[in-house]
Amino acid sequence: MGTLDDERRHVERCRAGLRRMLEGARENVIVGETVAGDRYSAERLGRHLKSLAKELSEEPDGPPFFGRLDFGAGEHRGRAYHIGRRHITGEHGGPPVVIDWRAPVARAFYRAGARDPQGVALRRRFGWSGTTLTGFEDERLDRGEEGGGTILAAEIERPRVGPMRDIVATIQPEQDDLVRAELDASICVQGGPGTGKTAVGLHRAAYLLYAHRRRLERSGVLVLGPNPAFLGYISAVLPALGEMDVEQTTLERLLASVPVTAADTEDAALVKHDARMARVLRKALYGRIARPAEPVVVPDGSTRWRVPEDELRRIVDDTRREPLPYGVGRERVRARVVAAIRRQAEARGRTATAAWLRRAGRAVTPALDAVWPAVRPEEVLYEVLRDPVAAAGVLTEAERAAITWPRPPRSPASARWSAADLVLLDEVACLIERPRGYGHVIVDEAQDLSAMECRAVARRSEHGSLTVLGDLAQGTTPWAATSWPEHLARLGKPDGRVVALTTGFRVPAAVIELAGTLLPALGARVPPTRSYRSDGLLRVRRVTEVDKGVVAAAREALAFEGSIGVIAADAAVAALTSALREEGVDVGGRLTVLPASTAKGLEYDHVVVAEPAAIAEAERRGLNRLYVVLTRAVSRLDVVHARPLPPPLTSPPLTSPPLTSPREPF
Ligand SMILES: Nc1ncnc2c1ncn2[C@@H]1O[C@H](COP(=O)(O)OP(=O)(O)OP(=O)(O)O)[C@@H](O)[C@H]1O
Repeated sequence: MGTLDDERRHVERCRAGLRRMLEGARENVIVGETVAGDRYSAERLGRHLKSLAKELSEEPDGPPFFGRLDFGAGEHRGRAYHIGRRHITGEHGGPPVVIDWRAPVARAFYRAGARDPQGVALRRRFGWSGTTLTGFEDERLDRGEEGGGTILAAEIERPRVGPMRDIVATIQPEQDDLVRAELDASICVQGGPGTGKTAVGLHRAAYLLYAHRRRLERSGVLVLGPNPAFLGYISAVLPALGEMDVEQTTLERLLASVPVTAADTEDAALVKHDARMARVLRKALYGRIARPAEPVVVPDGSTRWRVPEDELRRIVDDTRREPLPYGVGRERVRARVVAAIRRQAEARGRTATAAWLRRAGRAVTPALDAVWPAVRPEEVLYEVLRDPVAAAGVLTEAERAAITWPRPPRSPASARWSAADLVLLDEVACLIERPRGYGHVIVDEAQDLSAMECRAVARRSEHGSLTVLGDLAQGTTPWAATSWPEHLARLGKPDGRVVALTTGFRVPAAVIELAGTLLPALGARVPPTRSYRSDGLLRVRRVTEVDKGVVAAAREALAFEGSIGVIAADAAVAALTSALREEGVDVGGRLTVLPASTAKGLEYDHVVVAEPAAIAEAERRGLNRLYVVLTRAVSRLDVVHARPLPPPLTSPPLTSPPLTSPREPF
């Protein structure tokens, strides 16, 4: 089975293996470009080898493995495997010294149990302190032993600092099920705060790239998150798992064809995000196609070729009936007109050379512009927002008024566009030309997407699959989803499987309980979350001046290790930051003051929530926002309020003892 010394010797073998891989990768960087078949492969291979070399050289002493499986039965009987973040080759072509956590054999590490040992006699989890192997814990599954270890609990309960880390060492069975779901399966994960949805999504990306590398390397994997702060928080996870090529962005950035320099009223935004806008825009775009009013005449030396008006009309009508993007339709009309001319020319004994065809194609452009004009998305949306005639019969008078510019800009070029306009511009752009699709798209905080945003995502995953992550209770946009099956249909995957995660790994039980008192008022029916953590501190303090109360709470929080998030209503952030600074509290290091609107998806070891009533009344779904804010804490939550708590948030018996020592358990 191996003693600690044996395992430490194995660590040395792994490090030697990594050094060999690093040398090999460096050499291959040099020869890579000469061995690859084409420029595309050469570039990819070169990039891959360079990033491998960089990664290996950056982390030569990191823990090379976190687990081990000894098989007592089945296909792997008598074998032992160390499991780590990456595969490490053995010496002289011998068996690998570490198996990648995504390999099929590693699955038993996450899935085997005393009731279903899957051939595993022993599962070992290793404890590390920095780069030193400090110990291990065994579960003899063949003897019916399972669980009870402290390494797993310590990992889940460790104080948080800095950006999100991977969870490969401690993925739970129900999470593993989702991580390793088949590529073609679209899945939707409903999970309360801290149930690991984001972690599952990122690990699923890494797994799919491992299991379907060839297919996904060309088609690509896209991760969509709610805001740049969230992206910064998660950005290190996939690179730590050796995956550099996943595009991680927000939907707004993905669709950013023009800068956002305007803001909509809520009424306008509501209409612009409604699915009916798709019909309005389609009508506006295809309304540009005109009924041919004259024949096409193409001069050719002394001859003039003619396509009569009725034939042109037939060509346009036939093409309109085909399910083609607008831009492709235009080119199809051009090609058909040129073909008609060519038939006439050939009937008169002319040979249609390539150059002749090109000239003819250019010559029909004016006629084409008259019946099927080239158009840019901004021109179409400009017309709609200036005077939404295309919305007649689709939107009500009041809705049309809500989206009409009060003072229309002079031209599309001088228009200022809002975030909702970006989505509409994308809708038009994709009607004109199909967008790039991805093999797999992972959408986090998906409950917040509007119908029009769902369409933008659906267009990019039409020929691929989706992982949809979210929590209906955390929906904060006015158009937030209330049913996953409906939302999946909007995302183009009506048959997607909806799965619930119900164990919370972030938020302590007492905090979940407090936040849970809001649930009946949140307009969403979701399965309850059971916290894995019974530790943690919750204090609700009524004070006379919130700023002073927050300063006091922040000072106390700084006595503990870990990150601190002070979360306030957006409008209160600037004043609160000044108040903290004036009192000598160091803002910007370990302690961050953040507006409630950017807290989604983030977590801090200690959270101080300032004046819940102000957060709740700041927006239409303010209670949902408050629910998000209250569930960011990993170890300790302070709620500081001068005004009454917004109902139904009522204090349970919330009189926790005052803090005396930073080390004191709660
Ligand atoms: N199996 C696990 N082992 C260790 N830590 C875990 C595990 N699953 C989740 N976590 C940790 O729990 C925390 C919450 O996870 P994550 O952010 O993925 O949850 P979430 O469901 O996306 O939350 P929210 O809905 O609040 O955004 C993270 O720190 C994550 O690393």
